[in-house]
Amino acid sequence: MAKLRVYELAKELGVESKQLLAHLKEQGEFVRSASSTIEPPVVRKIRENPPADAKGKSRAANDKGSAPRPAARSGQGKPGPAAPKPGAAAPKPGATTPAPAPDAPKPGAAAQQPAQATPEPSAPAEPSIPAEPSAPAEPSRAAEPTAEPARPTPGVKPGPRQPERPATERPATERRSTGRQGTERPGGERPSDGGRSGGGPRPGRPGVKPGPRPGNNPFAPSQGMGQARERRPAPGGERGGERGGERGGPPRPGNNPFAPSQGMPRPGGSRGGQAGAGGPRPGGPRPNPGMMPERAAVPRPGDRPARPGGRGRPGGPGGPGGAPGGGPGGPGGFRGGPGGRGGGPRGRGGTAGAFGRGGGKVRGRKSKRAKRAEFEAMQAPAIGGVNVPRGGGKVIQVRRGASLSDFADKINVDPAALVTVLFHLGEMATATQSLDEDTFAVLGSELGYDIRVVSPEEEERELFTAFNIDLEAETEAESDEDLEPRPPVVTVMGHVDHGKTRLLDAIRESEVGADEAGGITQHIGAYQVRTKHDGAERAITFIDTPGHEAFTAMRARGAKVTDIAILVVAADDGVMPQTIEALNHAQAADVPIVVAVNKIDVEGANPAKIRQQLTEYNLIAEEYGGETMFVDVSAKQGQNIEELLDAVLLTADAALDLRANPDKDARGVAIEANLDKGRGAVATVLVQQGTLRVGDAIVTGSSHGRVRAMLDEHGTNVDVATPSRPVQVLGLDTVARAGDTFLVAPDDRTARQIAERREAADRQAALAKSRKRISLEDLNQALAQGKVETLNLILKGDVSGSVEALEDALLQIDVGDEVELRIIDRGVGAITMNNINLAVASDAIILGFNVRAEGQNADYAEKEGVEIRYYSVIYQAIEDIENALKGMLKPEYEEHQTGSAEIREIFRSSKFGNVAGALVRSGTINRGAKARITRQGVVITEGLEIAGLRRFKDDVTEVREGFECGINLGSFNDLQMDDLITTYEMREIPRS
Ligand SMILES: Nc1nc2c(ncn2[C@@H]2O[C@H](COP(=O)(O)OP(=O)(O)OP(=O)(O)O)[C@@H](O)[C@H]2O)c(=O)[nH]1
Repeated sequence: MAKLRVYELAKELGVESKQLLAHLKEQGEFVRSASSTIEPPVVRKIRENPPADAKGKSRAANDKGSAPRPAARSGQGKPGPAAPKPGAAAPKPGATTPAPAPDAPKPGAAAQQPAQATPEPSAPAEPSIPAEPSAPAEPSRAAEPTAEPARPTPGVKPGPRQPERPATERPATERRSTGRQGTERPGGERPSDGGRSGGGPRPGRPGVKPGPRPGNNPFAPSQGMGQARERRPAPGGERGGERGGERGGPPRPGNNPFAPSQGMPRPGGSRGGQAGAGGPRPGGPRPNPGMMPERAAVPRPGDRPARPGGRGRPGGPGGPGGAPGGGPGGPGGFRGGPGGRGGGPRGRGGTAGAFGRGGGKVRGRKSKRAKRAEFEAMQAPAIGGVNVPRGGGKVIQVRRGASLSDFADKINVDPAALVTVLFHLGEMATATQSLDEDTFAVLGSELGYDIRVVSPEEEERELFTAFNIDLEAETEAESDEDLEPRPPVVTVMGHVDHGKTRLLDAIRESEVGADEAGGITQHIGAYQVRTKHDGAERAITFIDTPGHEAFTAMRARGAKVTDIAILVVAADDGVMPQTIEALNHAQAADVPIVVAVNKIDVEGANPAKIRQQLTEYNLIAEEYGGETMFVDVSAKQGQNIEELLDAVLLTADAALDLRANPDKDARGVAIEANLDKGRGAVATVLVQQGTLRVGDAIVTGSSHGRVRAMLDEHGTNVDVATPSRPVQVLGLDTVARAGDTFLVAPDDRTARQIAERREAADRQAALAKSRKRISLEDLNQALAQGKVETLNLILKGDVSGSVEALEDALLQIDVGDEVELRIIDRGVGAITMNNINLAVASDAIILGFNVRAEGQNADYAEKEGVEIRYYSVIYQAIEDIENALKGMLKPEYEEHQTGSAEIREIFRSSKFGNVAGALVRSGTINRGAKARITRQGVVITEGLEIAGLRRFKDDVTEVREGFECGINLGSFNDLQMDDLITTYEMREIPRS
């Protein structure tokens, strides 16, 4: 049985995942996160002894009998505070059904579940009613529901088997209840996504309580009742019956137990099969767990023939009605027994007890579980004509964005075979196409593998573990005595020309004894200064690349370098757009800010105004009762630099615990790297922990080497670098990338191997399709799975008024307790690389209001998997966010850009008005295409049409990239040089 995940059990118990996590901890069960799986015995234990909170709730639920549990927001899995919200999804049936209640659904209760799970008691009778375990011998075809056309299987284009599949339709109530999943679209919607995340009940999923026992059916995909099953809407009974018919005989073509639909829920699991096999067995012994009836009955290639009188089970439950071929033991019957009547007597000849326990069990024999695993692995019949070994629950880890090929490598099979298997599961993918977590889950449960998609961080951890490096354990093992204070690392940010560079220079020059230090400081990417603070000499490290761009780009790559940000604001200019952007970036990274009010020497400078302006952004000066230190400086005159450094140290001491263990191998981040003609690859690294020494074997990103020499910012050779010390390192084999983490490996070989593994992984990742970050589409699911708790948004608009209005409106959305809506940045103008980087670093969605990301920015966003949603009407944005939070996004159309052309010249024509002489920059421009005009990233107008298109004197229908053309936009005449004409078409986005 597929293991339950924490959030699923939490939902079932009506508690929050974190409560359940805490409860599990109390019970001595170690579970890492809400999406971790829980072993069945533990599930049982917890069901018997639920968290205190759940007891009340489940009692309340029991009081109401099987009444629907209200208020659970679709997919949230957390108890809603009040009555059901419109559109709230019904609680997930099955796994989420509360622990046994007197009126818990019986095997055939599939049909009741929709009614039970939705607030509408009048839910229509479910087509899966025939799935009752007591269904007659041939329920499958005869009883096949025909009410509605078959719905395509999750996700993708209908596979060839689909027509064969039982046409099942979820009841309308359910469709409604699953929120966005409820939005029906012909062809291609995954019907069960929402269900998986806590959506409505699934018909034919009776296996919930009395469902198939894991292991009852070796051919059942994965034994798992996992997601594969959940994804596929099949009437449970059909397969059960079919299987029954199949029992005892060799697998019939088209009756392939591995075919997708075999993964469907069967009512009562084995019982469904038995019914199919021959109806009630007069006098036949009741099946019991030891008998494993179904498996035994299906001969497989390579099965050993039944030994008469051997270990056959007495009176196999196959019953007299065993299908043809089930005769006395069935020629290929695995264990002989259950193949009809003959099984009984033969069984007696053996030593097996009534429950299949070998009376004369030989010591050292394999356990039943081991045998089963072996059996599953070896005897698996072909799926779609290919043989793929079963995993027997083996855990396989794949990196995010991995493809079938990657998985195939790990389990040592031909990727093409996996393509076929997936195809038979109703999903189509090429061998190299990257798959999402859900698809892997389906495939895994079908093949009996527990496929875990690991994040880059986890992967990194694992990579290190493979080399016996455990950074977490290392840090945990450190006691307070091991830690020593380290200097803060500071980044200077602010608006253009407010004096960042000048300030960094002034600070550098202010260094105590700078003169003795050896002259001119070189730019190596970072430098350290010492200053007198409270009578002691203290060091501060400055990142020498000012601006939040570098800061966020590093953060986007997972490197946390900066402890404190100095926000430079020119007193003669005031708070400007990039000042706000910078402070947003710092705040999003939870980095404390010290404000340097610069250029106080300039006449008319007004430092008080800066303080006042910044209060709007939650930076309230200490003198006004806030917590932010403001220091008035003049970078030009070197005025108050000492005070600024003091403020940095005071803020660091007050807000941060800056300590590190210097007595271990060094770990840190590469800040800058370049290829030097004479010295080869040079990288400036910032040591964050431990001590870096000349001669250490070092690996940073995918470059490695032995530290040949280290230089500080004065060009002086140093032998050791302690925490927070930036040094230039010579000796790496290739140029590292800024933001790559580095570490000292035990030896050269390890360093090289880590680098090689990373390089291979990078290559793979580059091949993989864009990383999917958070999107409104899957937000609800991500929330339910505990993957996100905050919806981070970045707002960009054409004018500040609309951005403010949008922000206000968004903040008024009632998002409930489960999720926090944070607007981490807002601004006016086109969507920039910085915005995208911030979205990458903070898993944010960007909303563009009358502005767009263009050219390489759009490409970058796509590559990084950042969702940008464009709006021109505020309420649409609000509605989308609201609906996304409720998991009810409507089907939508996505704009697909077909071409863009830059206006190079404007011709005035008495006949056509203004005609644009344009150069096609990308794609093709087609006559009749929809078009918009943007001027420096800001949308001037939309909904135009390419009314006329000419190449020289000829009217043409399309002009390709690189060619010049004349474009007539109908009555629209407000054209300017350098305007961008973008053509697009609207395509429906397939819901994932
Ligand atoms: N009067 C005066 N001028 C200053 C001061 N600080 C910087 N400037 C001048 O302001 C201009 C911009 O300074 P930079 O340090 O280049 O500014 P920046 O923020 O690094 O600019 P970008 O690198 O373009 O983002 C230069 O001409 C500086 O000389 C100051 O304290 N007083």
